[in-house]
Amino acid sequence: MRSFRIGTRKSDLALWQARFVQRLLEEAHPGMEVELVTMDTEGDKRLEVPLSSVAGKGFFTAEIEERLYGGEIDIAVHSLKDLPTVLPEGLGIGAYCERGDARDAFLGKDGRTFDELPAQARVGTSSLRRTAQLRRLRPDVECVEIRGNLGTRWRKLQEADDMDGIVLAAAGVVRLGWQERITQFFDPLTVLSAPGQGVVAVESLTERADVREALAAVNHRPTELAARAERCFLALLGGGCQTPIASFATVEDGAIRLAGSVISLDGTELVHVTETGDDPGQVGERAARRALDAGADAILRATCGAPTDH
Ligand SMILES: NCc1[nH]cc(CCC(=O)O)c1CC(=O)O
Repeated sequence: MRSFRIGTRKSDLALWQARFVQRLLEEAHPGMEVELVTMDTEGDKRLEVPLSSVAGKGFFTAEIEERLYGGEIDIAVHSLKDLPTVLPEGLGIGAYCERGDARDAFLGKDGRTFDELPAQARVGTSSLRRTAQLRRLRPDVECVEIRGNLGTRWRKLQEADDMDGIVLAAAGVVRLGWQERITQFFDPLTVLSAPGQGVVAVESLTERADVREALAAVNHRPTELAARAERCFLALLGGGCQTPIASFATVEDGAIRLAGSVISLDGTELVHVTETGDDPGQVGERAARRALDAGADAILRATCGAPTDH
């Protein structure tokens, strides 16, 4: 393939990620022309919808996927975290790019760290996973909904006189060049990240063998193994319900070490499991089964309303 069209959202983070893939492809395939095609998604237009109610539903991806089907673009670049665990028919992940920082980060007002927050402090986040885990650390801290892209959230923090900080994915903050705004990194095994956090994924039509072949050159195998194990854990337990589910894997010499959590919304109950192995599907599945055995099904039933069949 001599030329490539990349579909992407228009936010600064999305553009950074699309250019990152553009550069990787150009380096891997000298002479290849790679062009960006920008577009809006439902998630960019409907800022009033709480993010927790649309988790995993392709809110940020559906319009871009339409252009893949239509052949107007060859690949779509996404934050893996925003992709549902089951992709629409005919679409697949052709490359997992080398992971950035998977941790969550605290951006405190006036340079304050999370650990220094006074009693009853207010922290902005729209993630149930972050809310539940932060409540475990500090039951007195109140989490308040905050929406918009990273720039909007930072501005809202500066303007609000009743917000003491926000929690964001470190990878996104670093990609925008704002690392000095981070006042504390959360320990990745205490506040587990979202499955796929920090990973830039490239999506394409599975039938486009030419595209998949070109993408293979930019795939980072350890990232792929970690991300697939994390997402398998989510897929087996999540089922579209709103229970906070977190997972984080590291890979060393092909060995996957996965940590996963299922947490009650109020943060009072937590099931935490670890699992190792070299097959991401098996590691994710064994971890999910172990979580169910340890009581995750009761937590899931409380927030999903129906028992899971796993
Ligand atoms: N849901 C929004 C989103 N999707 C990806 C990132 C950050 C980059 C990444 O995790 O790869 C963010 C922002 C955040 O969670 O703070």
